[in-house]
Amino acid sequence: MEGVDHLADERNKAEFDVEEMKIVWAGSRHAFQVSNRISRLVANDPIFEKSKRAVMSRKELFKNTLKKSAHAWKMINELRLSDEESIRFRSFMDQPGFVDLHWGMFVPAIKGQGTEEQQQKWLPLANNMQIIGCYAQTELGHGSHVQGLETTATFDPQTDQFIIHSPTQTSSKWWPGGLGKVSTHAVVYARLITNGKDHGVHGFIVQLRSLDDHSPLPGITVGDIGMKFGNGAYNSMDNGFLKFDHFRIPRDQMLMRLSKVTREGKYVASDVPRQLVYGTMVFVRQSIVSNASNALSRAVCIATRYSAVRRQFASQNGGTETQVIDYKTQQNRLFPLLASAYAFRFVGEWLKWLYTDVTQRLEASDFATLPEAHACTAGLKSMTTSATADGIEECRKLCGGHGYLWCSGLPELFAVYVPACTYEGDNVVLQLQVARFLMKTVSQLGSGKAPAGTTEYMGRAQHLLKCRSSVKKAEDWLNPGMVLEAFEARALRMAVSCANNLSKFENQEQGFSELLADLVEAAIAHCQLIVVSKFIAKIEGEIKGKGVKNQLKNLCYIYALHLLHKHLGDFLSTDSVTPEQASLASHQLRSLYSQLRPNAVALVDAFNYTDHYLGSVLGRYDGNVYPKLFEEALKDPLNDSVVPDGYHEYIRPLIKQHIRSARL
Ligand SMILES: Cc1cc2nc3c(=O)[nH]c(=O)nc-3n(C[C@H](O)[C@H](O)[C@H](O)COP(=O)(O)OP(=O)(O)OC[C@H]3O[C@@H](n4cnc5c(N)ncnc54)[C@H](O)[C@@H]3O)c2cc1C
Repeated sequence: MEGVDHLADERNKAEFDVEEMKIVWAGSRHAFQVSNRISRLVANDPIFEKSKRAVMSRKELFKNTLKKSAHAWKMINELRLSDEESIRFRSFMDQPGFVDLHWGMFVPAIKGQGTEEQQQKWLPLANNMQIIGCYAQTELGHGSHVQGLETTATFDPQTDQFIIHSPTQTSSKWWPGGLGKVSTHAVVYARLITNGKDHGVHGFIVQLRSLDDHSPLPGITVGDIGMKFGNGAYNSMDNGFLKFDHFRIPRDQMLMRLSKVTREGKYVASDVPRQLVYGTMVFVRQSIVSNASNALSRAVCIATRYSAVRRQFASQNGGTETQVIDYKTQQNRLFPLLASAYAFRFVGEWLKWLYTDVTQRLEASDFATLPEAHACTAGLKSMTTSATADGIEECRKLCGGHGYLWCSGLPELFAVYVPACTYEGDNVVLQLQVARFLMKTVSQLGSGKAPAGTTEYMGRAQHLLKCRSSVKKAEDWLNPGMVLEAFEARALRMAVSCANNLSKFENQEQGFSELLADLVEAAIAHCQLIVVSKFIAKIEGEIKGKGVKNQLKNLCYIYALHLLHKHLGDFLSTDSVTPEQASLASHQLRSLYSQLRPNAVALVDAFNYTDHYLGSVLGRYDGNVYPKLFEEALKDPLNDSVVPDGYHEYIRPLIKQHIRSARL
């Protein structure tokens, strides 16, 4: 039935003020109002319709993306949207495309690594989209190992130019988004060579295509790398390859904020410290963490609403069938993901603060906390994207068979989301960077250098290495101090254990290689502690609205205790909790699930997602799932005719074949 809210009963059960929770989720009343307005603007514009993506050919999908991007740009200008509104607009369009790299990587790279003059020259062109840029770092042969890149930029003092060249096949750039078919320019990373000396990898602004007819400039070979995972999905993006054949650019197109090459070809490191690049990295990674909470909350919203609609098996005393959300197994899989979506939201909010803090410190030439900020953002990018990718797939399974349908929205969400575990740093490689930082911090304990920021707890090593958890009853697991102490003890003890094992090796690098797997586990424990501690800080702050704080407390402890349950081996083997305390945590977790249950649908309503953004028949706001599943099925091109194409060639001859009796 149209117009009926099939989830009304669920919404009536809510024990908190959903409108206030929407504001908490958005970050502020202003942010909520912007999101609310812009999401509806996009949803009501037929150009941004997206249900046909799965059945479009690659070329149609790509052209449709160009059309949407051009329309979005027109709207953004006509409506004079602010930067904040434009970012929201592009995110609600929900279509991966070249603009993501233009705004997300090309512009920040020029801002972070370009000199004042370079910024003045290039940023206005980029900001008006008179040039379109991408970020060309990865090559066919090397991604993670950036220092292994092979593209060269050799200074020619005769002409005052750099000669950009791809000396081998493996030196071809491979993967940059927006490169394949659209970008006119790229920030290209290449080995800088002056007077025969290799100065390592540096960034250069390179024009790739003519601004008149879009053809590649002489000396440049460029194209798309081909279909990627999933139909539709990320294939709207033109990830590309690029080869240079002695291609020349003026000297002033090397990004020269951190180091420069003079007219005479002398390499000069600038007095601006290299840590400056950390600012850009923190910016990019905080937006990835915030995207993680968007993607996970979308999946959780779909799975929660559908779990409340879906019924299987009559209850023991007969009557109506049980809503699958009432099964404890469903709750045990779904509610920690709901809690994780909120947890990642708040840690993302904190990372925004960290970015401002880092920027201010850079301006004041205070670099002391930057390595810690760098390690923590690398770890959080890795941890939140891995958990989100796994979480989306779990949500698909939580929706049973219908979750596998394209129109559930989950397959596409998964296909678009999973590469986040790889781009901007492979998640394992990033955790190893965190581990290196942790090992350094442990080695400096007792040296008088107090650990800062998110490693501050390591300064209490003497206590944390020997303390015993004082949890005695299930309710103690709702005590923030006791929860934090268990997570701190586990993280520190794992890091110290790695450091002890490392010290047994004569050669530290060899030891590091041997212990990689343990080091990654220690890094993950540290990152989980950060997320738990930021969630606890959030619930300890002022939160308005009837019952809102109470719901957030439940979610916070579900997040923490579920992690404790999942990584029980770590907690037990480090003696951070006893088996009895672990069993009390499981008991408390079950009780929290029961308290969350009546609020589940309202907690996902608080994300305030439009049906357009969710793009899911199963996650519809009104819960009217079954008639809409039929409608979607009937729209499939296979149902255009009752008898399919190919019947006369392949089915009829089969059915009508004359089978020799010997075969019967
Ligand atoms: C969808 C998508 C979009 C992208 N967009 C861009 C872009 O716009 N611009 C750009 O320049 N690049 C882009 N990339 C490339 C991306 O940044 C790289 O793929 C990424 O950095 C991983 O590097 P790799 O492919 O070399 O992986 P590899 O490093 O080859 O990883 C292979 C395996 O080896 C492991 N491994 C590697 N090194 C170590 C180590 N030291 N210790 C332990 N294990 C290790 C990894 O964990 C992984 O399991 C994109 C990639 C994808 C998938």
